Amino acid sequence: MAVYTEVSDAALADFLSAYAIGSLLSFKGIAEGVENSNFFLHTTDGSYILTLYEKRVREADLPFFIGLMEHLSARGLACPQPVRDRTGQALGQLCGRPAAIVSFLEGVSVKAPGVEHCRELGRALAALHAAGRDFPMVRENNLSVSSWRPLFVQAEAQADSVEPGLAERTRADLAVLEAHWPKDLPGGVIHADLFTDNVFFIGDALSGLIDFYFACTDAFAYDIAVCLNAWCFDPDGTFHRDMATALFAGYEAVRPLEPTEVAALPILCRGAALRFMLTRLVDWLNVPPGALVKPKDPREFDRRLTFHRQAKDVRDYGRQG
Ligand SMILES: Nc1ncnc2c1ncn2[C@@H]1O[C@H](COP(=O)(O)OP(=O)(O)OP(=O)(O)O)[C@@H](O)[C@H]1O
Ligand SMILES: N[C@@H](CCO)C(=O)O
Repeated sequence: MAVYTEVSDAALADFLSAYAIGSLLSFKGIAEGVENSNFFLHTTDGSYILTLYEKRVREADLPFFIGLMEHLSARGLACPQPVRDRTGQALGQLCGRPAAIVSFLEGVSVKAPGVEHCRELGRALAALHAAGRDFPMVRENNLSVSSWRPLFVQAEAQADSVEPGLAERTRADLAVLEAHWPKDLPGGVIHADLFTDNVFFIGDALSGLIDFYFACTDAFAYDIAVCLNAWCFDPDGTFHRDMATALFAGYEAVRPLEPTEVAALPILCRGAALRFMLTRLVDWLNVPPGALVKPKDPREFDRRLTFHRQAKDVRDYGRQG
């Protein structure tokens, strides 16, 4: 369970007294996630999520995340809506951490997505990119190519204890990616972490997107690369071409890709896989003592990298060239 910070009843009551969201009925830590501390909050007014921001989230970036969720909600995208307190503030402090309350979204994430889930995901991703176009704030992607070597340095000495040969493979990937990372692709607001646990469905219909705490300003095609990695591979590294084809079809029904994006996709996919391998590796080797969290397995992305290294062009990813 990702609860890094325990919240006492007294601290919670004091925090909630600033909000006009009714009286507290129940409060419970959430058993998913690895980044922040999340709690279900039921009040006489409805259901909410309380998040205490931990680890990788920089306090200075919180106005971007809060502003973005408000912007996207206002444009009809189904995503959490920040709740403002009686003085108009969406961000507060609880137990020494920055904290916010957002609306609760109905729906469940799918553990084993199929072709139609991927088509819906593609459509929703393109809708997110469109809805973010006039968002005025900018946040650099601080988990893009220039951050990967510093992450690797933290884990290099122990990498082979996680998987034999991992250090050498990562050195080679880093050299290729740093030399060839694409610049000047069409871009804007991207989610940057749209894994299956961050997408809700009701029946077969996509009902909402959550967890905007890696959102940033970067290439739209990088977001597609993250989704291909997250949705179209099994943990053993098997690629599902039909799911990727559906993801592209859903996306391009809303926003067709430009030739520069199509050409860049293989290297973007390789970079996205390395980014998640590295953050998982660092977390795997550094579980905070006492934290209720199950770290995610970096080897799943080492296996995807085997696929990406041999991919020649976008046809290998299920899109016609
Ligand atoms: N607005 C919301 N509505 C409903 N459930 C939510 C909402 N926000 C979070 N949750 C629940 O809390 C869980 C953890 O949230 P979230 O994914 O934001 O955490 P995280 O620690 O940032 O996770 P991750 O490891 O994906 O980065 C989700 O899987 C979901 O079950
Ligand atoms: N979605 C990420 C965790 C949050 O960065 C992963 O699966 O590694």
